[in-house]
Amino acid sequence: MRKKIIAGNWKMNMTYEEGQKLTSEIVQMAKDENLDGVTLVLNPPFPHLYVVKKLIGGTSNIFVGAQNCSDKESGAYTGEVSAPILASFGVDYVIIGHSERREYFKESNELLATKVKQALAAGLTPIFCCGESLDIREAGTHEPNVKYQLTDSLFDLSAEEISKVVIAYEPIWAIGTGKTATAEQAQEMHYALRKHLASKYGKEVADSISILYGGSMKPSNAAELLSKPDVDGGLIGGASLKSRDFIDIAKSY
Ligand SMILES: O=C(CO)COP(=O)(O)O
Repeated sequence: MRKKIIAGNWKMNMTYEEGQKLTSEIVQMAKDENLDGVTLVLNPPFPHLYVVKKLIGGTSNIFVGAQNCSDKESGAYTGEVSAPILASFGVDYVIIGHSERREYFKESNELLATKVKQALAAGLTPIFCCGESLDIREAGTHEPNVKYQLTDSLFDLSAEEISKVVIAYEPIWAIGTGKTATAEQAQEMHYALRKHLASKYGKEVADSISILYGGSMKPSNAAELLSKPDVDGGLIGGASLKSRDFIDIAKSY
């Protein structure tokens, strides 16, 4: 059975106090509302990681993730944070290749392949993001475009390595726009990506990989998206900054 994952990407939001409050509320609500069947991942900005991890404590279904890591293991790279450093602070997951990093920080498929390898080598679970722009969607070439992102960044991995990767399909036109992909559009793409993974790694491996949807997911549309057979969870931006919304999305499973 594939893991059901609801991950919150806080992006560059939340002060120290706000982050503590949000985390404490999420931990309490998840306990009170019996959310044991869903894996929750909180991905705050770097400085929060240590405290968020402490606040999560021994809660078995809540994990902490970073939003990025370096493609290098260690050394003179001012301002960077490596996967081994994250792992040493108890971080479990790391988002790699978010469209904002691809666009604003010019991260290429090749660089992302290296980051995924760094994350895996340090024992972190990469949440590898992929997705197409509005232009590509309108031109109707979204499927080959997104498949290529997987081929280029992930297909050098062994079957054992890819089994440890979580994929997040995030159509760029749906991120922060309030415009969600329909559940059918999401399912169609997730199915295509899983088939693509199967073509390289076989059906059993492809069927074991969680593929999350991201892009304006909120309590009002989560149940429909999450009801689709190939949608194994969500990567939530805006709605992950409100404990009630984040928990309600997880509860729609
Ligand atoms: O980019 C996202 C998560 O990584 C999605 O953001 P929104 O949920 O704010 O659209």
